[in-house]
Amino acid sequence: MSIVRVALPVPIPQLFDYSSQDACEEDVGRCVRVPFGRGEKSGVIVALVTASDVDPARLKAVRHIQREVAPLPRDWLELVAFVARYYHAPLGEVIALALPPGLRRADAVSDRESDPLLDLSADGHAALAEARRASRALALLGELRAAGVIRRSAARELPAGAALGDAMKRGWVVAVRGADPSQPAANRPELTDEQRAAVEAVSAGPEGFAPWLLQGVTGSGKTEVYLRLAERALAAGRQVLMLVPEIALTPQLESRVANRFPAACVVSLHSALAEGARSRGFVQALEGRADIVLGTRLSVFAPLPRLGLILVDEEHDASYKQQEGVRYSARDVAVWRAHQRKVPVVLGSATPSLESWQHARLARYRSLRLDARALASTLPTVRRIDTRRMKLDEGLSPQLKTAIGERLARGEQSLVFLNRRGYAPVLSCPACGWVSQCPHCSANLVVHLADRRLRCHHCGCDTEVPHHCPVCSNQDIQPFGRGTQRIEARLVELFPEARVLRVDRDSARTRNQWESLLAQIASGEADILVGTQMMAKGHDFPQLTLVGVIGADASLHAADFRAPERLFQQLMQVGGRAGRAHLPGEVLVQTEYPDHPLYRCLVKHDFDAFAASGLDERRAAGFPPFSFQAMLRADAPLLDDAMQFLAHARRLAQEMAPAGVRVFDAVPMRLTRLARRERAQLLVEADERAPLQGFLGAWIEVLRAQRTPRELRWQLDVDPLEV
Ligand SMILES: Nc1ncnc2c1ncn2[C@@H]1O[C@H](COP(=O)(O)OP(=O)(O)OP(=O)(O)O)[C@@H](O)[C@H]1O
Ligand SMILES: [Zn+2]
Repeated sequence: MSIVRVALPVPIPQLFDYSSQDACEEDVGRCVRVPFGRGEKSGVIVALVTASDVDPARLKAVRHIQREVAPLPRDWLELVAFVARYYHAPLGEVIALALPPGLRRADAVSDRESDPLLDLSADGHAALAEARRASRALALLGELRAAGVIRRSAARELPAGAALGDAMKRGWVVAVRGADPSQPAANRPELTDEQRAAVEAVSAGPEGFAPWLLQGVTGSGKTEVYLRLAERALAAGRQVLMLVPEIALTPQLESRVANRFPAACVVSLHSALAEGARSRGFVQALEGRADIVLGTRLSVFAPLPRLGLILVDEEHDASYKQQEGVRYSARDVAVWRAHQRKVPVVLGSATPSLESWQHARLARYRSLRLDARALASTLPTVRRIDTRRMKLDEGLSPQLKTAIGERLARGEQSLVFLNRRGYAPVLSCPACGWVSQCPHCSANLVVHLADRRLRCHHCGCDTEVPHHCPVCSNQDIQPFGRGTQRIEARLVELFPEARVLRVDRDSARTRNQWESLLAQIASGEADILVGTQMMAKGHDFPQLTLVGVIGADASLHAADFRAPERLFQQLMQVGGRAGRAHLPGEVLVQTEYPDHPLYRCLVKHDFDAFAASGLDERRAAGFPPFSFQAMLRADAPLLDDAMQFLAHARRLAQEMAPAGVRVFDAVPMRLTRLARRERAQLLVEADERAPLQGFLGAWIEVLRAQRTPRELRWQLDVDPLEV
């Protein structure tokens, strides 16, 4: 009999020992099902031990070991152990997060090659050569010959794809094995000089770990650089991990990668996948059969035995940081992983995070620059429209309306960017002052006229738009302020001949809706787009030549020290959608603060100047990256309970904090009430990472031992993005 030590998804940092009749060293890293309390839990064997603290007679037996798939490798166990240590999360919870649920439950994973690679057989070539009478199958053979090897799913999409079954039955098209995964599709573009220099710099870079920051203006062709680097890694027999901020926003990238490397096994991993698909992709990665893993933050946990390169696209994006449960930053974990596995990591962005930009400036990261656009000859012209003494038409300035009209006349597309969905942010009664507040949050209910609802954007609660004021019965209640629906409505009135399309989380709720919106825009079925930040990232629409920004000032004076950085990034990204191909682009920013330094840098496309001054301010204020932070947050039905817990935690911290670790006061969070819970937070900060980490480890142990009110919850957030 042997004893196995198992990590289970429980909120305490403890491992559990079980007995097993036949477990051996090879089972370390395997998923198991074990009895736990009155039920059963699933976890991962992290070690085989010779002795347990538990009396051997009382050790319970493992129920099932998942042996159909390879065990998770040592380096993967080290990775999750690092994340548990650094973010002060229980190992079992990190593992539960990192593993697809099917695997974690130690279910059998079905693994059939579902999308084989196809090519013409000798018979197929002969049939094509002899062809006398045109037929659909022959048309398909012609298309397949032009395409080269191709996945079955892609072959079906060809114009004559419907004849695929027939062509395969005749033996003209067959599945092929052993094709070179690095073989790119025939139609890849020539690199620009800057792109070539970047690719060569990384290839000529040091063996082993090397972090790179690829700072390339919008439309400079960073994706092409990623693809070439991936090609080289594949040619060397290695696997590539490519992280993207939100896969829902980047179906284009997914197909671009798959089309570039038709013979490669490209696996996507993200939380929106069906369970079976996620398990299958994970196992393909684990067993070294996946060549490229493309995914959102959680794919940073894909086990990759042949890992050769990590790419992090839009590295500044806030969605790399998980905001609940284990609060890890996938970007930071990716860099750690590259170091662990001794491979290069490329962080790419037009607007890097100030942290990464600073690393590059200090030469901790190597710098790659793309300062010119790949296709367009220039960056768009950015102009400020001073709206201080201007009469706006539902938020739209005369200049913006004129510019949209001009695009319409020329058959080009415009985008009006407003980062606020709904019709209006609040409904209110001018007679008695009533406003539509969320009953569960310290926030207003947003008016959604499209379906006549009042909706909370924080907790999701939802009621009908009332016909009169619920307090004084006044019939004349009014929506205040503007959201995308209201702008859309006005644009439809102003330009009745135009096709106006709204793109936000309400119009693109599912991935299918989102993809069909993108297809509509790409095929020119829309003239004017009204969009939120969903439209800001990554898209490439050649006919889009005008971006109008409205309502940006609202973020100018936000309290969070990262707010200006986020605004600048967003504006530069969304402006970067204009004029990406052969038509020149223009960006019009409506503002009441035309002289604000942020807008001045924006007009000049000067990210470096913005970053340098932003970093100066952070240095003066002692903010990251000049300090390291952790946030203890607590929430409870009563604010007093949350505050008292934090005050107590603060006293404990002050007793144990070493010199250099600063403990601030507990304060209610800005959005204090969320979904009926009151929230407060306590910041700790230090100039060095090591003393902070040491302190956090000791502090959290003491905190876990505290008795707290039953309804109170608390969490620690290391390197918080929002303070
Ligand atoms: N070497 C090249 N030759 C021709 N076209 C190219 C080349 N590289 C990129 N492109 C094209 O230029 C456009 C912009 O490229 P891409 O979308 O990769 O830019 P990006 O740097 O990711 O921009 P953003 O940060 O704005 O998303 C795309 O249409 C792409 O196909
Ligand atoms: Zn709410």
